[in-house]
Amino acid sequence: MHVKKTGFIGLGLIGGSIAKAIRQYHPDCEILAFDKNKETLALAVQEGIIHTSCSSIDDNFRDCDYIFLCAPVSCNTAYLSQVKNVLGPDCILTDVGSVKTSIHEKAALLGLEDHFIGGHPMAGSEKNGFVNAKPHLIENAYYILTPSAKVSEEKVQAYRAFAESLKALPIVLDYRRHDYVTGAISHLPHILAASLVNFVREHDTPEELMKMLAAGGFKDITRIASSSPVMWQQICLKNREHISQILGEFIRTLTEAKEAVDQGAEQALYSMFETSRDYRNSMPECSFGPIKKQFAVYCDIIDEAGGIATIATILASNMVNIKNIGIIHNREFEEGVLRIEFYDEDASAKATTLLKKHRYIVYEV
Ligand SMILES: NC(=O)c1ccc[n+]([C@@H]2O[C@H](COP(=O)([O-])OP(=O)(O)OC[C@H]3O[C@@H](n4cnc5c(N)ncnc54)[C@H](O)[C@@H]3O)[C@@H](O)[C@H]2O)c1
Ligand SMILES: O=C(O)C(=O)CC1(C(=O)O)C=CC(O)C=C1
Repeated sequence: MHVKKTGFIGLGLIGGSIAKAIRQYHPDCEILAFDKNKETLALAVQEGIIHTSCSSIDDNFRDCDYIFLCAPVSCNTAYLSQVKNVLGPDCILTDVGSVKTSIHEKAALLGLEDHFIGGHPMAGSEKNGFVNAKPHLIENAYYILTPSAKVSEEKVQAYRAFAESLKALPIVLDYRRHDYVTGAISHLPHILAASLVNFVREHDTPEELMKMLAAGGFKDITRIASSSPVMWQQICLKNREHISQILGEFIRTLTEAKEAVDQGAEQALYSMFETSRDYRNSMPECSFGPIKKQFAVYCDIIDEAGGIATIATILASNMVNIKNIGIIHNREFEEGVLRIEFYDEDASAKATTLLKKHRYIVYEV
């Protein structure tokens, strides 16, 4: 596979990350981009990520092997008619938007189905913009492809191979199915996070005790409430039907939880947390997306001089290399424990066995 030229429309977090990955894995590939933000384009040229900065969707795009639409979802759809004017005969036209039905419908309306394959890397961040883009953002992340009805199998295979060459994990889905599934696992969580943060803002005490005391649980579940309002406004507007159906079902689930609390239903409350724990723990824990799996063990340590040195010596004398070591204090380990991080799973397992043998209390998290 030799990709000679790629064009980007929108070069923010996702467009920028894909462009940076292309620069890394296909150093000979020519990259050009149009973005409404001129500073973004200037920075991308300065960093050597793109060769050409375009002031519109112009003739430069004509001989691209791939054109990536990477602006917010409504903008991507709106740009299709302009892209049609510069589309070469063999070009694969794709987007990275979080909603697929609307752009597929517009592509069909404009007769672009021979070219259009929807794309959606299942990786991202609450941060936006080219400055936060990273070549490894899509590494080991599922990259959903939603081919149009009329696009050739050859193009789908080529795109699969291209996504793999950027270290992503391509998977083909029907675009309507995509919108239902992402409605539940991505769009609903963003609405919940935003609603929860707004709920606390509106119900806080006059001296803002909730804001001050909010700890790990609240922060874990609301990180994504800091995401781009424009992006999420557009996603909610474009996936209305699915999100409305999913929210309706979710509200019923919340009503059941309230009933269990109101009635003091011990068994129902226990089952709710037991079922969620088991299902959450069954989810794959490998290195998907930007958050890499860490190999760490936690162990109680007597608070005396030389405590850390003793552990480091036990591990070093058994050829176990430590990546990082330090005492942590958080609500899970109120007294403070030693956190020891390793380079791989084998080292972590060997350390656990050794420390237990030396009668340390080890927590495997
Ligand atoms: N952020 C995520 O976690 C994530 C993950 C997967 C997919 N997506 C999808 O990727 C797309 C881009 O999101 P992002 O996170 O990279 O956002 P971003 O804000 O980082 O980047 C968007 C870029 O598009 C440019 N832009 C905006 N409107 C434009 C217009 N009318 N014309 C030209 N350029 C325009 C902006 O200047 C910016 O550089 C969205 O469609 C989103 O649904 C986002
Ligand atoms: O990690 C995050 O911050 C994200 O929100 C990434 C995330 C998600 O998981 O919902 C956001 C939007 C997408 O389209 C795909 C991925």
